[in-house]
Amino acid sequence: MSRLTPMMKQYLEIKEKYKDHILFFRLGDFYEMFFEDAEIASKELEIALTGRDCGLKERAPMCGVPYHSADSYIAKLIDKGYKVAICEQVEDPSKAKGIVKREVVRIITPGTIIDPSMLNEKVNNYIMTYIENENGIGIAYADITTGELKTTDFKNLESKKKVLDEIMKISPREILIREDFDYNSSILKDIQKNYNVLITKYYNRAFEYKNSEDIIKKHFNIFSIDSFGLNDRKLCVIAVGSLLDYIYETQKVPLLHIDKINIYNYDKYMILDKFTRTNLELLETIRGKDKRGSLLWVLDKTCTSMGARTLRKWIEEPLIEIKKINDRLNSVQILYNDVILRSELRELLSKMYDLERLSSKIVYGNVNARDLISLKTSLKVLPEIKSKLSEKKFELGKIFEEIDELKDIYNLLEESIVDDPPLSIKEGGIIKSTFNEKLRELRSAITDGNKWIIQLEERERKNTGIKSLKISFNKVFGYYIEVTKSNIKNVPDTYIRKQTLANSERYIMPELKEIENKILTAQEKIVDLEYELFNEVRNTILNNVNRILKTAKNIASLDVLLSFAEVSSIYRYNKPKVNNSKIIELKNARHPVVERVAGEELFVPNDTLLDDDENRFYIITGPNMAGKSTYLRQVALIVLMAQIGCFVPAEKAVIGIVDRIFTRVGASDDLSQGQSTFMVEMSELSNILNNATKNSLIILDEIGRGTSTYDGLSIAWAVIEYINDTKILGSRTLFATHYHELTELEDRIKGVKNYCISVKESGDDIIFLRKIIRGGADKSYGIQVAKLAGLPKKVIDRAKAILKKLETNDINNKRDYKDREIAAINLLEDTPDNTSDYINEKLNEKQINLFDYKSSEIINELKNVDIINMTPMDAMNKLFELVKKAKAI
Ligand SMILES: Nc1ncnc2c1ncn2[C@@H]1O[C@H](COP(=O)(O)OP(=O)(O)OP(=O)(O)O)[C@@H](O)[C@H]1O
Repeated sequence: MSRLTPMMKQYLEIKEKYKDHILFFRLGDFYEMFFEDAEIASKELEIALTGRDCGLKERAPMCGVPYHSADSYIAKLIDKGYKVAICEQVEDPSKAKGIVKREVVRIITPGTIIDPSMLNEKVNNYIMTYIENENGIGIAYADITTGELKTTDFKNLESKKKVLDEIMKISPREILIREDFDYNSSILKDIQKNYNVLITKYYNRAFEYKNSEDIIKKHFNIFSIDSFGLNDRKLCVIAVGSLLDYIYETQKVPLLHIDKINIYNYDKYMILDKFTRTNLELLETIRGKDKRGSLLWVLDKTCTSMGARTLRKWIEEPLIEIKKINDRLNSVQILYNDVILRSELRELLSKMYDLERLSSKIVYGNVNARDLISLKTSLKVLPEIKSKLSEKKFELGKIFEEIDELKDIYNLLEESIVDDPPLSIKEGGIIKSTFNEKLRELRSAITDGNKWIIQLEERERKNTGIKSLKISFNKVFGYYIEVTKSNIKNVPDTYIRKQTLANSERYIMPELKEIENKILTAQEKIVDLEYELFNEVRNTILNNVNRILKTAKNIASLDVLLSFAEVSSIYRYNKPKVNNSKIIELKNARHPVVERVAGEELFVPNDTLLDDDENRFYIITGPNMAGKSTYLRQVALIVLMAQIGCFVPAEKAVIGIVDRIFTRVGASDDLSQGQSTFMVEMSELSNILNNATKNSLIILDEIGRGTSTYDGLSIAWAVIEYINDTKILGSRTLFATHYHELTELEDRIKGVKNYCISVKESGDDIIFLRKIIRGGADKSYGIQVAKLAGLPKKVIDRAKAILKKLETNDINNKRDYKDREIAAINLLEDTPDNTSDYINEKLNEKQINLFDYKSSEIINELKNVDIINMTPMDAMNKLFELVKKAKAI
């Protein structure tokens, strides 16, 4: 019969409770995994699978990872969708009687991981709860590193699209739902389609109102949830309560840094849907998913990780409240004007470590002495930062008020921790002797002991006459006296021999052991005392962690404002005027990213004037590659930059704030989701038409391109009419298109204006001028662009020939009636259908020459047709009809 070792017995008991998790079982300096967990970990982490004798018949499969580098292994497993339970020794092994007590101290899931690689990327990691019932939808989400906790509710179930956008914006890594909630028929299914998120089913009771209310009251130590303004927001209460329940269940530490509930209204910020965030390449490029080439890349001159995280958030949440926007802009102005202040503040900020990361380490109890030194270094600069902000106004004034200098914490650290402490507390030497009298005494006991040893050595040399006698120390015997073989005859009887080496003998003596005992006891006591004192310091900081986090938040905002000022100064941005008008007026504006990539001197600036009257809707034509998309995005990005409080790349900018920016740009395939390119385009378009308001800015780049020309053209035409109807939308819109027919709309609809991006012909080639000018473009130059792209000459020549034929026959390319008429006749003649064959036959039979008729009969009738007020398709059909009629005579 096999007999389980006590350690394995303990392991199996714990594992029984954490069946769904990979159990990281702490053994000395390693986390070990056994059985199935070991097999999974070995495969997923590519580490060796070995075995351990545990008293079972066969060795238990086992693998291990070092304690100090466990974070990255855990992150890898989490990334692959596993949950990890961390089992630690909760008792000092040296004092344990029998087997060391172990417990699961933390459960790590995608939403609760403090993943160092994510922190390096400077993004937040959110865990969210989602609750849906007949009253609406409630969400709450938290970042357990920063302690941020936010909640909102959506009362009307109609607004599911908004909920979807909001959740996509937050992009939590894990969403908790009630066990019995069928999420397959909810918007969570759409979220899962869009990106990799873990949906965790959590027990139903956690989502009961009473349970949630109790947890909130207990956590925040309040009598009534009214203090957070939650009294009439049941969905928020449930969302927050269940979230806290889960975080407690998994983290198993007092979550002191989650110290407030931020209830927000999702419409406090400009709404940017998923497509728009992607299309405008706010945080990463569409193709490479790279930060380089995004707006974030241009604007990020932050000095701290906290600032970098906040900048991301600001970019994703432009403001819509004019006062707040101007508070930021005015603060940027101060920092922009005062170059010295800016560089001094940036210099100070660059000395700061990630206070949010350090705070979370303090909360989780895994802070080491070097972290505390980093904290001290960071706190040291606070008073100077604060003093530089005194008497400043706007956002800077608020930051000044809210920065806590944390002098008490700084002093505590300065008094307690040595400047260059070792990593591990076990090594000792972390706490300054001056911090604690007892510690000082113990340390001087050691110094005295060492002195005695030197004196003893001197005395023994004298007494024995052995000049080379020396006292040394090793871990096996402690202190010993060493005498070379040639001097052994002089060794006194009182020495006790311990070891014989090739050339010498080692001895001990009672007096030496007495001193040794004193030194070693003092050393042991010092380790214990230092540990105790370190915990005291840590706990004091823990009790003040919210002050640190509040200051961190303000430092982060300051960092972003400084970054805005810095960027504005280097790249020559100017302060926009933000107001309530419906005007967007830009003078010599540039695309913030393209000008960086293409080279500032090569970028051609352009103007814009949009209002809610004569200039509401731009129809922008121009050859491929002319710069239409760049222009469109440039306007949208500048509006967004202004509303996050940054200066803009334009000589002058007036921005009447917009509530949403919508974009429909190019063909973004979504084939993996079972939708065709055209279908995706149409769903994005319908989202825009259903959700835009008169205060929105709409950017449409070549809609209707993914289908047949006439269908596409007709859709585009109808969309323009719809958006321009002030009774329906009347949103400010920029519309780039290759359908030249749409330029006819300028004469028909008030508010529509034609623009084109100019080019110059040079022989067979074109030169891009990049300047936007009034009027429609006359040609597409697609073939010239294709030539530039290096298509074989044979293809280009053939394309030209085909184009010529098409142009002569394409009624839609003709500007006046006569041209259209001739085109229509040609088209008919070319049409290989039975009707035209038949008509031609008839004409031949009758020996009628069509060209005798075309100018007289048809033109007369055409004069009575109101072609201007017809769609191009109707016009063509009419002409067809007339020509057929003419031919039939
Ligand atoms: N104002 C400008 N100054 C300098 N270069 C520009 C400017 N606008 C655009 N460009 C350059 O021209 C390239 C093509 O621009 P863009 O993609 O906007 O053209 P487009 O008219 O939308 O083309 P298509 O119709 O083929 O989509 C850009 O990548 C950019 O490098």
